[in-house]
Amino acid sequence: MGCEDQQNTPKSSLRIQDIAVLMQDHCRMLDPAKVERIINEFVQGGPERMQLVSDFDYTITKQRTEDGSVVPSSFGIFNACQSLPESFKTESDKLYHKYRPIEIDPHMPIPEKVQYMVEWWTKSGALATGFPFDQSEIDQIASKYKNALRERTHEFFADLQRLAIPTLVFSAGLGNSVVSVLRQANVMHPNVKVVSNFLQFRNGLLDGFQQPMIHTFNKNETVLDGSEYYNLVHTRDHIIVMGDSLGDADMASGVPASSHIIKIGFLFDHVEANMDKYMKTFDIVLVDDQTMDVPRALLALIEKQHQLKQQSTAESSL
Ligand SMILES: C[n+]1cn([C@@H]2O[C@H](COP(=O)(O)OP(=O)(O)O)[C@@H](O)[C@H]2O)c2nc(N)[nH]c(=O)c21
Ligand SMILES: [Mg+2]
Repeated sequence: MGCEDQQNTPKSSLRIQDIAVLMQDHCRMLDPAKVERIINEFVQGGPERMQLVSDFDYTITKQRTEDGSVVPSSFGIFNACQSLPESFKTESDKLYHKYRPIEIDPHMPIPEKVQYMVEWWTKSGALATGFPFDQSEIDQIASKYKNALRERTHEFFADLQRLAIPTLVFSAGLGNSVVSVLRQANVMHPNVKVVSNFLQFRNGLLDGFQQPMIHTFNKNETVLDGSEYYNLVHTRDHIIVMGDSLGDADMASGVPASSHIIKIGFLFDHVEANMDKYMKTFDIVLVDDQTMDVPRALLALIEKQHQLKQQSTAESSL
């Protein structure tokens, strides 16, 4: 950067090259100047204007564990429950093999995919109907994965709670598993809301999923319209979005266009083949980063400025 740029940058603002965590080799940005500008907006706006929206599977959970063990998805935790009828597992596998290729088909237009996804989630709910089931089964399996969360997830959620930042965990998977993992990891603080598909019971038997259905292509803030959570966050126009799938980048669509959003994408699978799309979709792409260090660093900058402001207000009122 030349001295001309330095002159154009107000003295008080942060420069991206001074934010060490963003200068790591595995942290990629297509437009660092944009990231720098938004970080400065975040820091000036303070925690009161912030909200966080995060995907769950492989965003809060790790994409790669130290011992190489596989972390199941939220549906995977449910499917591992012993009391599910054998027919549930075979039928659910059949659905997966039919619909998953459609979900990720690069050629089919989204509106066409939506019909298939509604079909998939509906059929899946119908399969999870008519037999007894106890939440404790999910809790038992989830307890094995409470340590499969990204490094420093506990600290990250503590930061969010301390700063009173509303935190939305958005999952098109199974909410019962998501909440169970988060609760057992002791991060389900009052500022955390999980929007997902939750099991429904009738007369003591499982009865599919509760409404509204959250599928891959409506997993964004438009499904929150008019809800209590929407009322809580709709004035918070500084947003951090985190996800591991390209579709996760749209989770904040539905918020006012004037909002400032930083999208963080965790990339692990087929890094070379995916890099281009991830760079175009997310503002910050983290390659095989199994930590919460980058989002934590953003919060730390916001908190530091907030504390300085509070100090100077306190001093001026003396
Ligand atoms: C209805 N249904 C959807 N899925 C998958 O669950 C995913 C949940 O979507 P997501 O919440 O975006 O989580 P992600 O982090 O795993 O991307 C979808 O992308 C589907 O591929 C499903 N997976 C399984 N195993 N069983 C199901 O019934 C089922
Ligand atoms: Mg995910």
